[in-house]
Amino acid sequence: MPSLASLTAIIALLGLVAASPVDIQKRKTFTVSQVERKQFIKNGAAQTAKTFRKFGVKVPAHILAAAAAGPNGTVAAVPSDAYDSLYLSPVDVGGTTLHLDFDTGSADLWCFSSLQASAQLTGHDYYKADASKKVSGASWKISYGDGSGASGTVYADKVVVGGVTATSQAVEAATSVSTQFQQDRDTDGLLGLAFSSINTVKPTAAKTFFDNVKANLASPVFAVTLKYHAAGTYDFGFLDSTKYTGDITYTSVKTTNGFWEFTSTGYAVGSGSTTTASIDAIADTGTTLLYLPSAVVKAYYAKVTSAQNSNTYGGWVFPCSTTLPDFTLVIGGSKQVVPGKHINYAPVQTGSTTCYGGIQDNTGIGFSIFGDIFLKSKYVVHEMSSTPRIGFAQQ
Ligand SMILES: O=C(c1ccc(-c2ccco2)nc1O)N(Cc1ccccn1)C1CC1
Repeated sequence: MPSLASLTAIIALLGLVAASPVDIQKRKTFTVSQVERKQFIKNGAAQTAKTFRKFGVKVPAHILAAAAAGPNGTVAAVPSDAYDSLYLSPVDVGGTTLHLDFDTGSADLWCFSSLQASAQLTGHDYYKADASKKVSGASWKISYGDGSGASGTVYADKVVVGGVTATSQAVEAATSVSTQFQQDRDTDGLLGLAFSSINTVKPTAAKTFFDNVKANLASPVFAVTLKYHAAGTYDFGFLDSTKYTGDITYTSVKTTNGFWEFTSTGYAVGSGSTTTASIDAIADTGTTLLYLPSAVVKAYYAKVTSAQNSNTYGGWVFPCSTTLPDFTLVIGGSKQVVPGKHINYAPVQTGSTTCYGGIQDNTGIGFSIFGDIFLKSKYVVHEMSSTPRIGFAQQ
């Protein structure tokens, strides 16, 4: 059976033959433009199921489930500056590509929008709020631990991350953002990946992007691979064994506060022995540093020459030339090592030879936060199954 393309060509040729001789004289040459076939992501499981069926073999349930799933997806996570202060990922929000900070410590997808004063939009890509998509009576307001925040109204629009589509995602369009966000011209908003229970939309909480798409994925998981001074990835729906070494160690997650919250059972400094402790912590891609109990932090910097807890600089600092010891945290019985090199965050001011530590006190926060300083040497699996769990492996 000739393909549509060849039929089209034949009809075109017949059309030429039917033309008057003069036309043919005028049309010495013609071009049949090929249209590239729209690329589509092959679903390997679907191919496998097809092969099983072709040879009359019963398709195993797990292959059927994966075959039924839509495409999984991967998106880049690119450091915003030389110190990995935050990581940005391209997201299609209602037809505009925005660069969002994926944040496992919050549950709102909000972005700079056409509703803001134009002065606030300088240097930003922003969501073009479409009145026909406005969610009547809905608003949002979020405050972050560093004192930053934003607020606005809500739209239901299409959001695409790495080929994974949420057809009617609550897009929280900002009408106002705090100074910190106005000054950061790289970040066009946040995409929350914590639990929807802490979403701030009122009167009815909205679902996160992941909550909206997880049923369509091969598996209700996303995996985070942030890197030291390099681009990493967020994978949705699958695990990628090329991105880690050794085993993934899982531990249970407490969801009552809406975070990916777990307990670390001990720590070690450099090659020292492990101290048993019970450290209540959350995994949080949206927090730059690693915040731990003061006793643990003190034990670490006791092994750093000339380290001091500076009032001037608001935390632990040391000479930038220092060779820092590694730091180990025990999770699920496995030792997760943070390379010493990752614990030098940045000079306290441009050009200074005093550097700010990547490990700081969690005093006043109420729990520990395993932010990017910890995460950027790990492959972290977030499994939102009936009993959510989190898994860690070494990159
Ligand atoms: O920035 C936040 C943060 C994230 C989400 C929310 C929130 C309020 C309402 C819904 O979500 N509130 C936060 O504060 N950190 C990190 C943090 C906290 C305190 C000090 C420094 N860093 C949350 C994840 C722990």
